[in-house]
Amino acid sequence: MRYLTAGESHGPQLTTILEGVPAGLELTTEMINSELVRRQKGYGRGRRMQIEKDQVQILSGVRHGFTLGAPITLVVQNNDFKHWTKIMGADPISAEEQEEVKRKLTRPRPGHADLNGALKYGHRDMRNVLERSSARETTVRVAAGAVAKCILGELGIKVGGHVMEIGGVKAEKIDYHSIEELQEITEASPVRCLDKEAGEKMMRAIDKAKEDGDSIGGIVEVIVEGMPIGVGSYVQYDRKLEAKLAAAVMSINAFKGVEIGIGFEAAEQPGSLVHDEILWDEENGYTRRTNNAGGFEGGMTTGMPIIIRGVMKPIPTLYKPLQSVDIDTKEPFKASIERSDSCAVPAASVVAESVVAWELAEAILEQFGHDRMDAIKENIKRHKEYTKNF
Ligand SMILES: Cc1cc2nc3c(=O)[nH]c(=O)nc-3n(C[C@H](O)[C@H](O)[C@H](O)COP(=O)(O)O)c2cc1C
Ligand SMILES: C=C(O[C@@H]1CC(C(=O)O)=C[C@@H](OP(=O)(O)O)[C@H]1O)C(=O)O
Repeated sequence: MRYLTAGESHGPQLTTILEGVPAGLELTTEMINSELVRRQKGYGRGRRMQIEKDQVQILSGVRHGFTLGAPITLVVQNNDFKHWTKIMGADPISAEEQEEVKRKLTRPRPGHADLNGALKYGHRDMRNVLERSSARETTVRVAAGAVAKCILGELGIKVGGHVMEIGGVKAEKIDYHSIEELQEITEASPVRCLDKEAGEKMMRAIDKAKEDGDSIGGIVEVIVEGMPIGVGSYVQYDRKLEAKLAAAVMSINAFKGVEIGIGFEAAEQPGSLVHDEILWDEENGYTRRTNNAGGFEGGMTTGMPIIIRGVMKPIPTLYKPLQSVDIDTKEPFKASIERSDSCAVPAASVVAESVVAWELAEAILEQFGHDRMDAIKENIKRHKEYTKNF
């Protein structure tokens, strides 16, 4: 399974084409829209989220609520495009019109893709970089992730996520009994945090950053339950599933680090406290006493919950901008100010769930078949029996 995305932040629409989704998967517009709504909700976002009401159109690959096995085209319109038609149009415009729509960006924002992208592609107007480097693109990554979640859901694999930290405010560890419960609690929190008290403090930290013309980042965690044992492989570097997950999370705009299981804490502990002892019982087969490895050994799933965290840096656009240089005059200037979020960590936690879901669904299909959902289900059932009695 693979997908590409296309579309500019203020262009007419975002598009993704999903290739290799099996036939016979129940998929409706509603199932994808519910994920798009989740991505739009988080506290700390700028005015753009009030303009957009992200809704997907399924333009190919699905009939009467079921996938055909053919490429699936998903489109999300940008409502904001109506304000940008002249600036973002594909056809040439006259010199006078260019003067009229002057939104040229020449003062790169530290932390965004502006300067590197301009140098790389030779764009003297850095809007040409901003438009595609913008995290608006994550809309259709969430749409693709929603399809992956449908595949996983039919196979009894559940994906959840939450925010652990924003701007230095850390959530206490709160126990939950199921992914459904986790989702219910985080859905009710504007910052998608399990710890209500910390959630309030996170909101105040976001308010403060906004007041100060600043921005803040944080940490999100994704948990996946129900993965069969032995998905992924140790035999080749590029088949290690945990590496694919890490790359997927790192590919989210502004993500700067990933941890799996206890992650960096493993450096401080002896092996006797880090490694997860192996148990067996008739009902569950092989399980582990602990899950410090976060569901992976040797690039393969252990059957324990997958636990992966990602750190998001603060948003680069600052209303009190940092020092920069105008690339036309080479004079020192403050960086450009674009309309911006102050904190997008809650939204990014939904994106993280989505990209993780995609990688896992892809790995499942690679191992258990691509064509038909019913055959894949059968294969997984047999595999589970096999691993249990091994
Ligand atoms: C959901 C989401 C929303 C974002 N919103 C903004 C924003 O409003 N303003 C901004 O400057 N950066 C925003 N970012 C971060 C930039 O897109 C990102 O920093 C930029 O693409 C440069 O890439 P890098 O940080 O990965 O190096 C957002 C990221 C995410 C995931
Ligand atoms: C549009 C989205 O996020 C955008 C991501 C983004 C950036 O630079 O990454 C900049 C902002 O765009 P705008 O300047 O149009 O407000 C965010 O709103 C979205 O998440 O749907």
